[in-house]
Amino acid sequence: MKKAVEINDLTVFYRDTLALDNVSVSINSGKITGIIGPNGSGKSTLLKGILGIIPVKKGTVSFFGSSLEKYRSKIAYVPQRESIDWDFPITVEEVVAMGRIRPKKWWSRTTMADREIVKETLKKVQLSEFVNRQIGQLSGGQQQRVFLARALAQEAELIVMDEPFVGIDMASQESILSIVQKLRDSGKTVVIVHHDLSVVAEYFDEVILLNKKLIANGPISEILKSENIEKAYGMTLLLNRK
Ligand SMILES: Nc1ncnc2c1ncn2[C@@H]1O[C@H](COP(=O)(O)OP(=O)(O)OP(=O)(O)O)[C@@H](O)[C@H]1O
Repeated sequence: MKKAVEINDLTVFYRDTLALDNVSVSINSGKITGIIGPNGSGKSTLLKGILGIIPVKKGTVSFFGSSLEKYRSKIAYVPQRESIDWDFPITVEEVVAMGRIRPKKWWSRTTMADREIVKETLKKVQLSEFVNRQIGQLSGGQQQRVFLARALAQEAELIVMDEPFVGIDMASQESILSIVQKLRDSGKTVVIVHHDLSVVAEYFDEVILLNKKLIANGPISEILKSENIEKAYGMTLLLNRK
């Protein structure tokens, strides 16, 4: 199977804290892959490390056999909602239009075709009526859909989402999951950090189970077994019981 991302020996420290310990794993293309593990197990760090958002101590990452620099324009990253400044004076339409900016053609204006794509994309995520709304004036689910729309407008091949379902309503969760499945069915690769194992089991194809180290990875049916879950979550579950 074609590899979308190949990660070798990735090690990340925050000062003296080891957050990821020699993680080597690959992500298959055309699948929805979940990254799961207990709190503080390095899930967000894995995403930020592979996307060059934080420095890594050691390791290499390639995207469809290319470097991050060469592949960057085909990657869309939807960060955790809490890391976005929702007071920033920018509208829904402007955020989505950012997906049409080509890094090497920053001097060019958006074309009629770009504007049409933005309009179509907003329709797909059911936000057409909010085009001129400042992004802070939306519900959590709508905010998440704005950033998913930006990824769609970008026509990204690899979509990476960090906890997209935190603090959003069920209807938005369903709508995002359905868009994500359509993306997968059209051949795109989707990677999602998520903590609800029942959603992962129902909607995702493959999983990476982390606890600073790689615990297991592969198809959902093989990996979501009690011994793996215990290995990753065991201590946490015991501690939580106290
Ligand atoms: N900016 C930072 N500075 C220092 N330590 C950090 C920083 N970000 C994360 N850490 C630490 O690194 C470890 C991994 O954090 P990370 O956020 O990647 O875990 P996570 O699995 O995404 O957790 P959660 O489910 O709680 O979001 C944790 O011990 C965390 O406290």
